[in-house]
Amino acid sequence: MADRLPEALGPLLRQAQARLAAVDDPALDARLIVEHFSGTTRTQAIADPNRKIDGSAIAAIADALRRRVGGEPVHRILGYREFYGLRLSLSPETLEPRPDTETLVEAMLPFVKAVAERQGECRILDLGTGTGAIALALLSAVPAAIATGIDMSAGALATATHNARQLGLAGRFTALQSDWFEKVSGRYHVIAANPPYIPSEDIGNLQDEVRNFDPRLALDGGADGLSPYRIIAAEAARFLEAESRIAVEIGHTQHNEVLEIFVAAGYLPGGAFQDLGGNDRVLVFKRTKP
Ligand SMILES: C[S@@+](CC[C@H](N)C(=O)[O-])C[C@H]1O[C@@H](n2cnc3c(N)ncnc32)[C@H](O)[C@@H]1O
Repeated sequence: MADRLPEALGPLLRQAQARLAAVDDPALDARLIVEHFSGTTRTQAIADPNRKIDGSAIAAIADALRRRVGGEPVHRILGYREFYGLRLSLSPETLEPRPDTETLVEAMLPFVKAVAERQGECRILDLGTGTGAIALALLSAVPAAIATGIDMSAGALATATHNARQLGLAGRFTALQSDWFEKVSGRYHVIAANPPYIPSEDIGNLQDEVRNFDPRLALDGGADGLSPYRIIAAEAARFLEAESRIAVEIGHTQHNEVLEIFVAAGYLPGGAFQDLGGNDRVLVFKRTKP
């Protein structure tokens, strides 16, 4: 490896940033890596730049920088990502939750709160839960909500369960291994899904950081990217309460197709939401009759 990293926090941060010159945001990634592996904070870096970092932390930082330069996403290296203010552990079987998906949480929150207030509880089904991101964000915001997170991947469900425990939400979160609705029972006020929605043949064109590190099961939405929406639209009705909503994240070009799929299956449009980048990101649907 190149030169040794400095022991003092200020110079260490600068050197880490220099090593990451070729990545998208060297300053941010260097800070995340140094803080995580040295157990220091941003305030300490400013107030005490001469603070000495021990050798084992320096070695871990050097290794993390090598991985980052090699193309591994920074949150995969750290092993967690913040989502809706929650720290969620990642594993090779989970998608890294994205800020765009917070749009779905924001979109459903008023409905979840209203149902919880009126009925004393709100039951949520999170289809393809991954890290548990959507379900756990809604549970953390609404104490009277309970959620079932389903996924095909046992590894993803183990991570979601771990996250629920870490966040003190395990008592209200159930993980269920199921191929979409196959093993699901009961009725829900909210069915939420961020399903895989990339057309199979486009997966090869995704950024390396996505293609090489997010699991294919979390990305591949079939030939046209819409297969999971067809399944959800066809099967959701018998799992919905009379007063209920379905909320799905969509790819930014899929608004019309997904709308058509749900309307053809008998749902009414209940709202369309854009992400912070102004892209179509979430569609909400209502049942036509109880
Ligand atoms: C795009 S990821 C979303 C993960 C998480 N909900 C989020 O928003 O970060 C899609 C998830 O659906 C799961 N999945 C894919 N096919 C499935 C199927 N047939 N049945 C259940 N889950 C499936 C994947 O394992 C993955 O966790």
